[in-house]
Amino acid sequence: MEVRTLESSQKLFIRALNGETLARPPFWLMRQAGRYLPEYRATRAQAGSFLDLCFAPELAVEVTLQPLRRYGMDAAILFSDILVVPHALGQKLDYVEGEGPQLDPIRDASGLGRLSDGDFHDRLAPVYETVRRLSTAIPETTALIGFAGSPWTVACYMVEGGGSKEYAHVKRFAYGDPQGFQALIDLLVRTTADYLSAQVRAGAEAVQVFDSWAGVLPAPEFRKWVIEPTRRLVELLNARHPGVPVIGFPRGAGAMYREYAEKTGVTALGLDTTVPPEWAASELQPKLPVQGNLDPIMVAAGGDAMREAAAGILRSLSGGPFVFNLGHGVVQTTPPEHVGQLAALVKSWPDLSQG
Ligand SMILES: Cc1c2[nH]c(c1CCC(=O)O)Cc1[nH]c(c(CCC(=O)O)c1C)Cc1[nH]c(c(CCC(=O)O)c1C)Cc1[nH]c(c(C)c1CCC(=O)O)C2
Repeated sequence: MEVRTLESSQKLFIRALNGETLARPPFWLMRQAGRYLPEYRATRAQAGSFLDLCFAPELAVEVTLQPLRRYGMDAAILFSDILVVPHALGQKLDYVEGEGPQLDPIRDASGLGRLSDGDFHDRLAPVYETVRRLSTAIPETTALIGFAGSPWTVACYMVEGGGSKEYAHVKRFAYGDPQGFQALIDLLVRTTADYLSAQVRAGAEAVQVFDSWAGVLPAPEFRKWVIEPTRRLVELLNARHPGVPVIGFPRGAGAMYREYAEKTGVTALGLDTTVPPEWAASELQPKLPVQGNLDPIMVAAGGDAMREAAAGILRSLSGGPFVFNLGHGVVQTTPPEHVGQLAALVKSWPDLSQG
């Protein structure tokens, strides 16, 4: 086996998360592996279903490496999905072509009886194996990110049974039976901490908690179902893995970003597309490193609009600890060469900052 000579703490990505201001900020892109890449589509066809791909370490390693080969990101993100957690708890999960994930919905507390954590780590063993293999397969200067969905966002999918416009079922459960809903959240806090902890033991050097639906809740419920469970999750991780950075990404948190930053204990904050970079620079970055937040559709559009938007974000945020990223995942219609142009711009920063 290859001997790794570079300590995590020397990698640009980890240095930024540890609070260092770097002339050339590190970068990676949410959903950097995926259907916009022809080589992903080829590997995906070889795997069969999307879940088969997530649970085939050799193929999952391959698709994790694909964007790195093209663009040389400073971090690799484990290839998997946030919904492997409900799957490992025994909830039936399918990815329906063109429709996204579908789960057998749990609409109230009586449905919790269908879940069990008895086989949890056995079912997730292939994911841990992927992380182990990646920790030696990625380039020496690249950091490895593990991830999970937040308890709230995973609960959204578990209760709705898939994506949703209104999130009416999960809200009705949470508002109408807070005690019953708390039992689901508690289960997710505990199992997600175990899941992320196993990823760290397998070689993940930082973890990101995706809270894609943080933005749908009123403030009091945001505190109860987003901030408090994330705080407990971070506390469990810090106790088991002191010093391993945790990035929180509470998409759509808006005016609640500040409170999330102050109360959850996350090491760094993922900014969604709508957060003004100059506001983040003055209000958030003095407290903790930030990551973001180019609109993914700017990358699909490309050209000067993309370059100017990226340069504006770099100008606003590279004066403090910063990881360049998108404000949400790469979209399927993105031309791969636009990602190449974006990567070139970030990697040559600040030399191109005049242009
Ligand atoms: C909400 C959420 C999910 N999954 C994820 C989130 C949080 C981020 C976000 O808000 O987008 C996170 C995720 N999903 C995937 C990754 C892999 C790593 C990476 O970022 O490159 C990560 C980090 C692969 C994936 N996850 C999925 C794909 C596409 C599946 C395919 O190949 O058919 C990929 C590459 C499927 C998925 N998985 C999920 C949905 C809603 C979908 C369907 C939408 C879609 O198809 O794009 C749940």
